[in-house]
Amino acid sequence: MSDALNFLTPCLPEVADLSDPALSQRLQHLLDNKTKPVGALGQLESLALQLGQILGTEAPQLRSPQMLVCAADHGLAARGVSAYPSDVTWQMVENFLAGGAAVSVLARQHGLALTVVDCGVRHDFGPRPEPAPGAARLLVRKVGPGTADASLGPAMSEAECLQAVRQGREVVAGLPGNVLLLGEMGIGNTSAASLLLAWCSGRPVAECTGRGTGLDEPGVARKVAVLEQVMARHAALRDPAQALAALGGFELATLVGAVLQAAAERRVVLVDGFITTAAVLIACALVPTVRQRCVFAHQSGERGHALMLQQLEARPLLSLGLRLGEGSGAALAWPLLQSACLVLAEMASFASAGVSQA
Ligand SMILES: O=C(O)c1ccc[n+]([C@@H]2O[C@H](COP(=O)([O-])O)[C@@H](O)[C@H]2O)c1
Ligand SMILES: Cc1cc2nc[nH]c2cc1C
Repeated sequence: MSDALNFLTPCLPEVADLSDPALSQRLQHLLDNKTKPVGALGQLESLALQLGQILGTEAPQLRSPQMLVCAADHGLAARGVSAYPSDVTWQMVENFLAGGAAVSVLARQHGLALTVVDCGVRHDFGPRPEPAPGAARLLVRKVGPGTADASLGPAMSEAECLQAVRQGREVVAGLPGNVLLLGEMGIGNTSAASLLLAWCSGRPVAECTGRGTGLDEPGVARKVAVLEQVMARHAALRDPAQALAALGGFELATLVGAVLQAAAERRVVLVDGFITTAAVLIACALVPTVRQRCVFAHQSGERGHALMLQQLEARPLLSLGLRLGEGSGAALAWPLLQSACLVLAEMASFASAGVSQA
């Protein structure tokens, strides 16, 4: 855990250091003896090594993968920082539940259980019937009806932030399996993610800010001006907990809790795009050993994601120019994790197949 105390400290789990040089060596030896030139499976080999280290075995098996899509609204959206209106947040949640969104299709394709969490959408979803088997389910863990406008004060109070982080931990504690895939939905949340990146990296807001859902160049310039105001308003943030409360969102804080819990339970965390990576950035600032459990699915087309990945020393698996969020990139990268495990489990060695080594 990070040494400095902050208001989230009482809610932070112990996350053990996974370093096990002997296991790493055995995994590397196994990979080097598979019937291929040394290193020829490229990044799939480092992925296999990481999955083995996370799950603490030479034969990692991925069980019951869970896609968690956290949704919320943002007060900052009223400042015109998005190309779309806030109502799209709840409308897309309905689309997730009806099975028609990109993440719905990809989760179905790959047999990923889909849980959508209302962390603070400005809409009442009302009582829901039990979902059909295989359909997405909605969990209502609403902290409030969207955050406050961060250009006027903190996006959320410390109490609200703590509640969201706690709820993220509880939601994951109630999920089966050993892999958590991260997704999100929230009009305005690229602004929150850009602010968190600017705070964590110390870089100018302009370098951390992109088009989000599709602003044009003048739109991005207006967004940057608003976000610069926000940073000026919150110049005295001392730690990552304060930064999350002042600049973040309810879905971001819930995701931070989800990542912390998954890491504490030694689950594999498959990170999606710009917003879920911002949640991981904060989770790692709070508890650095979380980083060891994170696999980065892709590099988003959103400006700033490359910087975020650089900050985390992460090499993403895919680069498809995706800029959707929802967990779509994580769902697309999922079969690579399955392949990495199968390579370890099922590929013949030079000895077992009778193939000559160099
Ligand atoms: O994950 C990404 O890389 C990503 C990049 C751009 C946009 N998004 C999605 O777009 C929404 C936020 O965009 P915006 O312009 O409203 O801030 C939110 O619902 C995200 O899921 C997501
Ligand atoms: C339509 C739409 C779908 C989305 N999915 C994630 N963010 C989104 C933003 C919009 C605007």
